Amino acid sequence: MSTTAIFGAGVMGETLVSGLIRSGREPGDLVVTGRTPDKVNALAQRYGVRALSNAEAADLADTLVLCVKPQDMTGLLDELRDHVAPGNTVISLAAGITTELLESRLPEGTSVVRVMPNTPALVDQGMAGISPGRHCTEEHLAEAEALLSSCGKVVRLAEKHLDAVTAISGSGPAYIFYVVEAMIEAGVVLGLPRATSTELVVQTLYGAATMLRETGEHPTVLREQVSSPGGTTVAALRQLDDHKVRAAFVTAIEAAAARSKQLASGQG
Ligand SMILES: NC(=O)C1=CN([C@@H]2O[C@H](COP(=O)(O)OP(=O)(O)OC[C@H]3O[C@@H](n4cnc5c(N)ncnc54)[C@H](O)[C@@H]3O)[C@@H](O)[C@H]2O)C=CC1
Ligand SMILES: O=C(O)[C@@H]1CCC=N1
Repeated sequence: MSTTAIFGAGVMGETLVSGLIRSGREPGDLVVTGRTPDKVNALAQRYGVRALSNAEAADLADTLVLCVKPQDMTGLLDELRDHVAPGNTVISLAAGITTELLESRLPEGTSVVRVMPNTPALVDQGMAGISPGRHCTEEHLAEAEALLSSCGKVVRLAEKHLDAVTAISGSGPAYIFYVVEAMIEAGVVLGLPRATSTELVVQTLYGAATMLRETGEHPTVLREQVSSPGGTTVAALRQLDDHKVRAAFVTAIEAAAARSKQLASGQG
């Protein structure tokens, strides 16, 4: 079996390690690296994987998964450059970092795949977009697809769409959690115990998401089913429209995509 190295044992690094293990990958085939020894050793112990230095991990691995912040990427690539062998696949999860930048800092001909995952991968409900680099064959892309499929859905797209994917599904869980926080707070304002308000909101979100997925109906149809003429829902939706919440979402998501583009140009 081939060895996969996860560089950067943070939120996404751990998410990926845990997903791979849940999907049946042997812990012995996985290695992790990090900048903080205590943190990386704790993670290695938790999952029964090995903690190595970046150079050791790169020498051993067939597949290198780069899970550091965009601002740390060039430093990591410089460390890895002399340890990447022909035939290795390099998969980057970093927002904004283009395959062109990755290829320019790795040996000529290296197969690179750019991926934008999200944190629900931690509960096997991830959504990832993947794009091939210049030297990436169908085999390399399928390998990245299999890796991400271990903890959710995967779509293949042209790289020009990855900033939009980052803004929608990469950052998306945070927007949803923000809405959830606001709804829980509203329940408390109305006098509900916080725990009850939380239970009501979380189950409502889960139910609505399940309806969207299982019925395949357009969200407008589902929203109209809830909205009785002259009723409570239209009273609330009118307030959301008056406060330009829909427009705010579009503007916010445009800002996330613009930031993703900026990260590519090294504007930390
Ligand atoms: N957190 C999220 O929701 C998502 C994050 N991403 C991307 O994943 C990447 C990682 O993000 P997080 O896991 O949230 O960050 P994080 O800060 O939790 O983890 C990054 C880890 O990399 C380590 N690190 C930094 N330089 C290193 C080096 N040279 N060698 C080894 N380790 C090094 C840091 O010590 C840290 O533990 C980012 O590029 C981000 O854009 C992508 C999709 C979603
Ligand atoms: O906020 C960020 O930059 C990363 C990328 C997508 C989600 N988190």
